[in-house]
Amino acid sequence: MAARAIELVSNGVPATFSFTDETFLVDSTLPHSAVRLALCACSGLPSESQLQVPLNSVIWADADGGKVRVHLLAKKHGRHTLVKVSGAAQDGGASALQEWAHALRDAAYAGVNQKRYFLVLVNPHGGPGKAVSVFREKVEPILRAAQCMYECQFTEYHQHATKIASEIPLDKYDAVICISGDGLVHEIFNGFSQHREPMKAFRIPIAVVPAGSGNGTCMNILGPGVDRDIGAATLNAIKGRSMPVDLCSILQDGKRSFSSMSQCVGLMAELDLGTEHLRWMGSKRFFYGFLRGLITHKLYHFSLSVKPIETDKMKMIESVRASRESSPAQRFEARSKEVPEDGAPLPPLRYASSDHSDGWITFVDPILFIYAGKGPYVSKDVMEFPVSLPSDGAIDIVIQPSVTRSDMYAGMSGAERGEPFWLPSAKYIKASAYRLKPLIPHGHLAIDGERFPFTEYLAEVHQGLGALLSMHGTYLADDFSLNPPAKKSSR
Ligand SMILES: Nc1ncnc2c1ncn2[C@@H]1O[C@H](COP(=O)(O)OP(=O)(O)OP(=O)(O)O)[C@@H](O)[C@H]1O
Repeated sequence: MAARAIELVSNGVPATFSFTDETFLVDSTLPHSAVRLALCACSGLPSESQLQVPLNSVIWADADGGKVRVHLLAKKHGRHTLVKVSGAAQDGGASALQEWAHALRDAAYAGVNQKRYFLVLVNPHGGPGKAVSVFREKVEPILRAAQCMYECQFTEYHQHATKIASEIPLDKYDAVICISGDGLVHEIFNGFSQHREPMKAFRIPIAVVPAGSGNGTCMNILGPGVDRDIGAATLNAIKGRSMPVDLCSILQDGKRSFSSMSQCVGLMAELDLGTEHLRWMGSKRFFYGFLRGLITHKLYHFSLSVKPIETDKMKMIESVRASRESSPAQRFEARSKEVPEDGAPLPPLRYASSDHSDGWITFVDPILFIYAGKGPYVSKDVMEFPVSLPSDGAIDIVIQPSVTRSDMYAGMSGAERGEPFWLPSAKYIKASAYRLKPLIPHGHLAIDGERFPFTEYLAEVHQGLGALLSMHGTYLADDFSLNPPAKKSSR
């Protein structure tokens, strides 16, 4: 598209407002203009007299009384920050201004609804306990600037979000925003599963604004470096599209629940659940837990039966390569969800019987940990499942047998880039289901970071059952190299 420009006067000085398919630009040749002041507050801009942002960062534009208003998110100190620019026409032309602002808004919202209606759930107890100020000071002003409507609820107790989601009105909200860690995402999906119309509830997408300790979902959706960017997370809620994601049924002691992220036992469960009293440390508590595990070097005994889909790592790499090479539009199209019928029940469990003779593999050797999940990152510093795709119908499983302390430490190096994937000692399997049975009396089982009873359970994947809002139509794990690092040999 050729640039569509209008000449305005912003705080007494001339400025050109223009946009293309890709960018929005305010250009003022004169110093000391209001535009320049807004610009100077933003780092990384081409020059002091220009404000240039991706078109997608424009969240509102309108014109009234001969004046144009544009609201956008520009990067300030590396974070997306709300900026409001305005300008007046020099000589009339109110209808031209309105037409221009309309066109800008339509271009900035191409393919997505304007003025979304959100249910916002805030966990005042998530992570370092800052979710309320994150909402009031950062998220709310951006939602208002984008003319979005919302209802906000502060969660008052453990599993309050499950109750709220289980009663959510259908066809009212465009999405649920949770200002929390991963725990609330888990609770909302479980609430949807308990809804009188579960399959319709599961169509409501979730957007996460980071305010927990792990925030793995934000890492997967926003990508490293952006995962703590409240502005970017709010922009994703305003502009993201519904991306179907696989969920897992967990069947334990006859009770069915749902997991959207991970299940782990052994060292990786101890470093999460065993450090809950250290929540104030934020994500550093996981590192502390790992060091403790390194020193004690404890092994754990389980029986693990897996229904594999893929065990060849190079084939997994090929799937990731194909996903990276596709465009966001192709990815969203490939993942669009069917509309469920009225009264459609939850998907049935195919593997609930414990007869695992047909194509299942069983492991019983002592292990350091077993980690299964969806989404590459399980926390800011650990990309446990680098080849995980949002709705490939597979759960990724890592089985880490006993290794020496030095190999254990070496194995964790490069964990933020998914390098342990290439370690010869660990097994990596994509599966449609697995059954895990503890062979020891006591231990920790963490499911989506929450504590579960330490007893046998079945996990079974449901392709594309849930939905997260995303700008990209895939998880962001570009830091993972599709070639093994020089020092680690391929398994
Ligand atoms: N008002 C409340 N009082 C006590 N606990 C609450 C309250 N609201 C929510 N919770 C619980 O807080 C727990 C942690 O939630 P959340 O995931 O937001 O933070 P986190 O665990 O610090 O982050 P992460 O899961 O990313 O590590 C959840 O189990 C949730 O049920």
